[in-house]
Amino acid sequence: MSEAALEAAGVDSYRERVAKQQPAWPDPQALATVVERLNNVPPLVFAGEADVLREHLAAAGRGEAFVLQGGDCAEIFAEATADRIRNKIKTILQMSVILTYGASTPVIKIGRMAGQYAKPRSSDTETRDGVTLPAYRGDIVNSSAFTEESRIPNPERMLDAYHVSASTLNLIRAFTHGGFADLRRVHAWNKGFAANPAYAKYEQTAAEIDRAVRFMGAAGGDFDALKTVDLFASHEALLLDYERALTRIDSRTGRAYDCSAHFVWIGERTREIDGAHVEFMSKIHNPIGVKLGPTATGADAIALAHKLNPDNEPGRLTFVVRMGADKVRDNLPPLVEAVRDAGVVVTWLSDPMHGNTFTSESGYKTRRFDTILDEVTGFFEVHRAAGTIPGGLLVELTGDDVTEVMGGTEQIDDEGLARRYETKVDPRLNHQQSLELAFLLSELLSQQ
Ligand SMILES: O=C[C@H](O)[C@H](O)COP(=O)(O)O
Ligand SMILES: C=C(OP(=O)(O)O)C(=O)O
Ligand SMILES: [Mn+2]
Repeated sequence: MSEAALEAAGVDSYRERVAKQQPAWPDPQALATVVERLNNVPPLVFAGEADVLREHLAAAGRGEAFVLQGGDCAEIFAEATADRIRNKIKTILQMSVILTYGASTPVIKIGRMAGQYAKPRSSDTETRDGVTLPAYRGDIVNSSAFTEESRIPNPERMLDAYHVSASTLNLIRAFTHGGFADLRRVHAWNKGFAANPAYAKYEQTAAEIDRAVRFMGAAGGDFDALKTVDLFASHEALLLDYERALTRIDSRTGRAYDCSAHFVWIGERTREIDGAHVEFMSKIHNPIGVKLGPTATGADAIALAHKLNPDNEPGRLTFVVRMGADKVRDNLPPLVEAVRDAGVVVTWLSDPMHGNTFTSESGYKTRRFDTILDEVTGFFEVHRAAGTIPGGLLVELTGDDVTEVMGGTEQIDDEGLARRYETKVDPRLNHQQSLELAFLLSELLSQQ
């Protein structure tokens, strides 16, 4: 019955299109067995929650809310531990309070969490010391260990991804609704951060936030209502075998939703208008994103909007801009203006990470803190000039004290990267760098 309804909803039309960045599964029977199991597992999210997020994203598109989307470039099964998940949630919550103050609007919190397991790669292979193996494509496909065996795509990993996503999401829900996210607690953590003399430059903003919180208390503000928050789950919907298998018909509306996450996005490498990813995403009703890199044109953006959001529904479509700090001020204006002039409704986010990656002299894939800040600043400038709305931010971050991004007050330099470089794909802001970015953006936002 539900398979017939899914077929009627057209969710298999993508199979006729070219799907880039997919693994070559070696054993079709093993794949079919896993897909059959995933077709029958309970959904990870409820379609109604995705609808709530769509409303929030619509508000961000109007400037009535600000989006913070953050988490790992690539989640790792073995790192889905209580400590790491807690640290990541804590970082996102702390940033949110700081940004709420600067934006004077609610902050919509979305984790790159509980499913961010599939990675597009620039190259199909990786060579180390003269040995060439298939590239690591994320824990949902193969293992990052550099052995022939580990790199063979294994569909069983999709079942692991489902189960690890479920347990991560369970902990996210527990933390955000069980008292951990209480505004007064999060505020106390931020006060602790700003009390460190190394971060004295944020003292003024921290003191202003403190005054605002105390004013709320004095004025009889309902802190109990701020004991819980919503933290939505998101990931790149790259691995179509998995995303299709987690797609369900919403019993309320009869519409198809990808129930692997609340929000799913199409990456820069798979956003061809005739490609399988755009086709698949056009058939689901979640709020969705599309990354737009420096080569995207206004016509590309409008064609994507017409295909993915034909009814021009607010909150359905988010464009995530990742141009690079050196290009955003030149390449973004024509896009924003074309979309504005066509009357196309989208929510604009800045991803200041993916256009600013380079390899350091010592060989680490890294980014500079200042360049990241510069791209977001440029993103705000472009929107201000066009009279459009900068709706939020996507960052790659972790709650741990890793050394992957250069700069910040700790002044991580090329030599410092080696100290604790852990990411398997892209470099992440560490806990301190994430809070610093939030303080600096909060100042920028309050000037808007
Ligand atoms: O996260 C984004 C991409 O997967 C990543 O930047 C690609 O990295 P690569 O160039 O190392 O393959
Ligand atoms: C793959 C990613 O980005 P992009 O598609 O923009 O390169 C990502 O967000 O990790
Ligand atoms: Mn990345």
